[in-house]
Amino acid sequence: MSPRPLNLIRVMPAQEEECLMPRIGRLHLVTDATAGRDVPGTVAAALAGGVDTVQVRVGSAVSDREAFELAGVVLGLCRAAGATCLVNDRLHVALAVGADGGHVGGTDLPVEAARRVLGPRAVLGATARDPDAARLAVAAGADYLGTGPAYVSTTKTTLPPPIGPAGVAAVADAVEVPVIAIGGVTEETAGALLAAGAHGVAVVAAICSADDPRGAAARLATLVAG
Ligand SMILES: Cc1ncc(COP(=O)(O)OP(=O)(O)O)c(N)n1
Ligand SMILES: Cc1nc(C(=O)O)sc1CCOP(=O)(O)O
Ligand SMILES: [Mg+2]
Repeated sequence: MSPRPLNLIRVMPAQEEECLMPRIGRLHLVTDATAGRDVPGTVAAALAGGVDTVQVRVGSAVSDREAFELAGVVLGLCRAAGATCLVNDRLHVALAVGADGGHVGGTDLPVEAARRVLGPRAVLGATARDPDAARLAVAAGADYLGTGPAYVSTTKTTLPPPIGPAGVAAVADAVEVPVIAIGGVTEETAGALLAAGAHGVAVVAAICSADDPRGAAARLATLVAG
């Protein structure tokens, strides 16, 4: 067999390779089945409105099988829209469906272990509520940080006190990776968080509980686009 001609082997420049990596978007929808709407329908509306990242988050009572099936549907919607699809907590589900990555917090796998599970190319997000935690999470392999609660959240009520724009600024100033503000983010509050240095925002209620999820997503997308 003749050797493969050298001109068929193309070394991909780092810049080009970077373009192929999933984006860490600026408007993240975190899914929520408790808002009384079907999750795929809400995700489809949110993507049509301009959400660029969807994080599949299910409650602890949801089985892995159900989470897997939901994540597969959401991934299909994200692929069609060119959006990034992440899975919260359940990294085996992220891997099994072929999602772009996952998000872990303080009661999940440590960031370093999560990185080993997901591999070097996946998007890995980590929750960090202060600058020290932020630096540690980035050193351990996080690609982006979720920080908050920015404001009081009606979705997750077991959180520490809100850190506000100043707390978000402290985290954003401490690291080079994108920081996503979460917790009580609305059309009224998003601007202050972006002005504080957040790369983007993550929302549940502002889209999932809106009368018009697509319209709410579109207004938030306009805000994050600056
Ligand atoms: C973008 C983003 N930021 C923070 C979180 C919270 O993650 P965690 O602390 O692990 O809490 P749960 O979401 O698992 O209840 C997040 N999911 N996304
Ligand atoms: C899942 C989650 N984590 C948070 C944190 O601060 O770590 S706040 C939150 C829920 C965000 O929902 P809403 O946009 O409705 O407040
Ligand atoms: Mg978690």
